[in-house]
Amino acid sequence: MASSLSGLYSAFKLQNPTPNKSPLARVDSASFPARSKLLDRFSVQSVAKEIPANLSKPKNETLKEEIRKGLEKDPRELWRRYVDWLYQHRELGLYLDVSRVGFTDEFVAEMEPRFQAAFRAMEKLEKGAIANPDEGRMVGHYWLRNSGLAPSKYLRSQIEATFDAVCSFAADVVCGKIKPPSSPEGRFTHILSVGIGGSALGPQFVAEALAPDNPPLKIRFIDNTDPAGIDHQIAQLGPELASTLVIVISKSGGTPETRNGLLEVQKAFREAGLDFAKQVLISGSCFCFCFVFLALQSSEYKSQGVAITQENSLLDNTARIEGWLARFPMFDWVGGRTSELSSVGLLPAALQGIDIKEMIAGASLMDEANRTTVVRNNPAALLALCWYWASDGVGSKDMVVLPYKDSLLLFSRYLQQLVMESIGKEFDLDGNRVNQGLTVYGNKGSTDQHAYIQQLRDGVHNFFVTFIEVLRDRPPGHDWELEPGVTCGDYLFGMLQGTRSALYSNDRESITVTVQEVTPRSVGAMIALYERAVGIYASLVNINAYHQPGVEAGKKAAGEVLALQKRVLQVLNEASCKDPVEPLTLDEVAERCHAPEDIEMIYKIIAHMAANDRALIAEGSCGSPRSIKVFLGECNLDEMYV
Ligand SMILES: O=P(O)(O)OC[C@H]1O[C@](O)(CO)[C@@H](O)[C@@H]1O
Repeated sequence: MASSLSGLYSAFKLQNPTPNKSPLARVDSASFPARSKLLDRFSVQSVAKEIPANLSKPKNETLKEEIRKGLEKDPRELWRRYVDWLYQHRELGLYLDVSRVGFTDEFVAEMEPRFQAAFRAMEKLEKGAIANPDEGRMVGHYWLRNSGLAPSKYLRSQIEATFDAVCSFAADVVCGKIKPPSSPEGRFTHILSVGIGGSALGPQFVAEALAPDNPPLKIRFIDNTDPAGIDHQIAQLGPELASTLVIVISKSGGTPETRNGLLEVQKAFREAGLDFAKQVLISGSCFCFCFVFLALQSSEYKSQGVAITQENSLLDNTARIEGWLARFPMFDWVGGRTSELSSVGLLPAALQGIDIKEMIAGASLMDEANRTTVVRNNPAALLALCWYWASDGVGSKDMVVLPYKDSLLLFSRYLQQLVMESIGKEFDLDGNRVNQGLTVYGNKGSTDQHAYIQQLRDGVHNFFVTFIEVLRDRPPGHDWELEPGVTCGDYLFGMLQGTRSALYSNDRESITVTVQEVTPRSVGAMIALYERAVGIYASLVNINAYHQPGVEAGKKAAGEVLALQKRVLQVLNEASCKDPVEPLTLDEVAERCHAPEDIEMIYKIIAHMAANDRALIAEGSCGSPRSIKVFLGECNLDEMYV
């Protein structure tokens, strides 16, 4: 079945020799309103100065309805549109169907100058331009899969040395040459990956998508500062903590959640009588180029920790001083959310027995395809075109990602960061307030059919869908018919096709990405496809896709809360050391902290500490904050809280 379908796909492409024959091109452009209200609202003039902003998107719902009905009345027209626009990457076995997004040929033509500007920007970026102007950084994740593109010999050698070091370290761990310190006879059986955001989501997605049923090392993640979540992961490891390789991933090396995860894990090691790191200088270690550092030669491995971080970060220095097993670099020019194909994603993948060379090969082939400047032949550009059309270039509709394959469950979560952290920006590159964004959510089909597809079909029309279709249901030789002529996978296929049709018949647009199988190659290609689509889309809407200033605000505020908590504790300590003890009202605490404006936060701090057995006694009712009087159970004369 799969092979005949793939043959059919090839046939489609062969039947498509003439570009620009979309049935929608027949719609009279004079009937389009000059410019959408949404575009007006967000001052898109600034987006690309040389390009006119009066795009001809038919905002007129009646007109859109007419187009749809026209296509419905004549399914052959829809079929022609499907064939005309179908993108195929033969070598990757990847297809992109954009026929159920209603852009017109006129719209495509009007977008053309913007696309050419985006392609030029992408070319400059690949040549090493400072593509992240706010942070003065190059953006080089494309070099990771084609080191020849890197703008200097030094960068090339760093990329290649790191890749080789990842491969040989993983091979040595998997074959048992590198052993856990407390069981020199044994092998590492588990990975505990500590990291958050871009330092977790890629590895999580890839583990779920590609790890074999019995991987050489099984992986677990700590990706939060939730103590109960951390306890759960450690409890699940149980005695196998002794044979667990702890990989701490943080580009900055100073992310609090990750630091906390590490401290919690180190405590668990101590409590289990294990040495996380023996704090020795490892002799016979070697430097490969400037940074990739492995305790290669020692027959007695002293640590179970591996750090992936920027050189000289706090984490790097800790790992170096404590003599961790290995340190791998995260480069300044690779952003967290585009780091899956750096050591961040490759090391955990290789340790799970996933073919990382194939992942890189898939990404590299996809990058190549995305370098063409012909929009209809460029899959990333086609995605960006659809996103722009569907969301008016201002994020007016959400992107629902629905892979019909359990192993791709985490793709939407991975894309959520890639797209939303990149596109969700307050200002454009010219400093205009634009509040850009593109919301991404989704889990998997057909499961979601029994959850929220009802609303997608019939309810508020604020989204477009991306279906991810995988042609191969099961490995060869394992399928069977659960009723005559029908397999379990046929049902999944039917659900996808049925949902796509049902949504379209109610004017809900969708894109379909099809791959033959979920393999390291196709996963690498999908990662590269979306990384590039995000880059192109960001150019279309004139924003910096590579910084995340908004996240800093939350981090700063969290730091301020913890600083306030220390002041509260100091004030309470002083009052509790008096004789007699002086219980304080919240107003008094706030006053003595010189933070009367923070009284609500002080109430929350006290309520949180009281709920966690923190030697703090709060009298009164939490429900009526004014009644509360608070003091510490004991006076700590030596305690310094600030
Ligand atoms: O790898 P780091 O520096 O720990 O950062 C983790 C994540 O935090 C962010 O900086 C902000 O959430 C992400 O961009 C990044 O992936």
